Amino acid sequence: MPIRLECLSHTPLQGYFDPAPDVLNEVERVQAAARERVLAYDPELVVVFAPDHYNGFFYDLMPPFCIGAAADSIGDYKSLAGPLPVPGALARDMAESVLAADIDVALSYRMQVDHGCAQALEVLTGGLDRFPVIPVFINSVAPPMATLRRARLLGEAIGRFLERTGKRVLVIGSGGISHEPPVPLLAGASDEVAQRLIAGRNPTPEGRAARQARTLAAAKSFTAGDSGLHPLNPEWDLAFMDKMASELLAVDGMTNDAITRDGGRSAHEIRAWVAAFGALSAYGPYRATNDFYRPIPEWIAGFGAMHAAPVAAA
Ligand SMILES: O=C(O)CCc1cccc(O)c1O
Ligand SMILES: [Fe+2]
Repeated sequence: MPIRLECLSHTPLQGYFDPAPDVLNEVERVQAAARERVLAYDPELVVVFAPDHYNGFFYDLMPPFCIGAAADSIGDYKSLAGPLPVPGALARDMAESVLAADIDVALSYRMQVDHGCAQALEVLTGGLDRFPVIPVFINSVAPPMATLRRARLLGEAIGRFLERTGKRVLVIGSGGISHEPPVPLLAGASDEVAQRLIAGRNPTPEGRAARQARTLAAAKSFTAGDSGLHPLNPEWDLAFMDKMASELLAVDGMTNDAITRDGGRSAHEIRAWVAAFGALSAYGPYRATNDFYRPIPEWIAGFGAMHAAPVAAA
């Protein structure tokens, strides 16, 4: 019943607006090393905790958490489109087991995932369909959100289920750390933007291109230092990574308001890491390694990567 963990930031701007070659090369080395670890481990099941950016989940029905029993990647930015090989019966059993542990989770047989999920799978496995995968959506951009503690408890409940499967499992957390790309808020939005956030599924190619162009323009002005976006916060990011390595329960004291204040509105994506570490923690004590951290304004990302395994396996 082995388990391994990989957590990493994502950014759809990789390949559109890259940092200096030495930084890009270092990130690519870190990503390649993570992929080599994963391929050598050869998981029988991947569970990927990931946010969504108003591509698969909207305010017509916004759950705090959702397990995918069948899922497609929509292919925004440069991420791959196509079906994920989801073991549906196992995903359904996972949902049942989580609910039995008093954690309310939604279940979808038609989940759409975006770069938040797809990029992690591509980086860590080389594609969308290399291994059986269960995607777990964690709302990280659409307030109100569940607490960070709840993400940890969701992860723990999933970890207890995974241990009982006896499978060789990889858990992935995709997102964070501090960052605030131009993702709109429903509160105060114009009617047009509000409609997009409530009912914006499957936009026109023009609509999608306009959105991607806005993100790229925002990255350029953020890098030039003349944007109102929340600054990256390396100190907060490194403190968060330390918590993941040695003090997971400390996240229970982090309020949603403090996350927004210190890390920016999309820093809530850290709950994907928290859930992944929660799942790992269900197997007992673990050892985590900080593989990379750097604030990368070109990507609007406090960009981090960690991996971890149970102490007994190390
Ligand atoms: O919603 C969008 O299109 C913006 C996406 C986006 C941009 C920068 C960093 C990220 O982590 C991210 O997800
Ligand atoms: Fe994101």
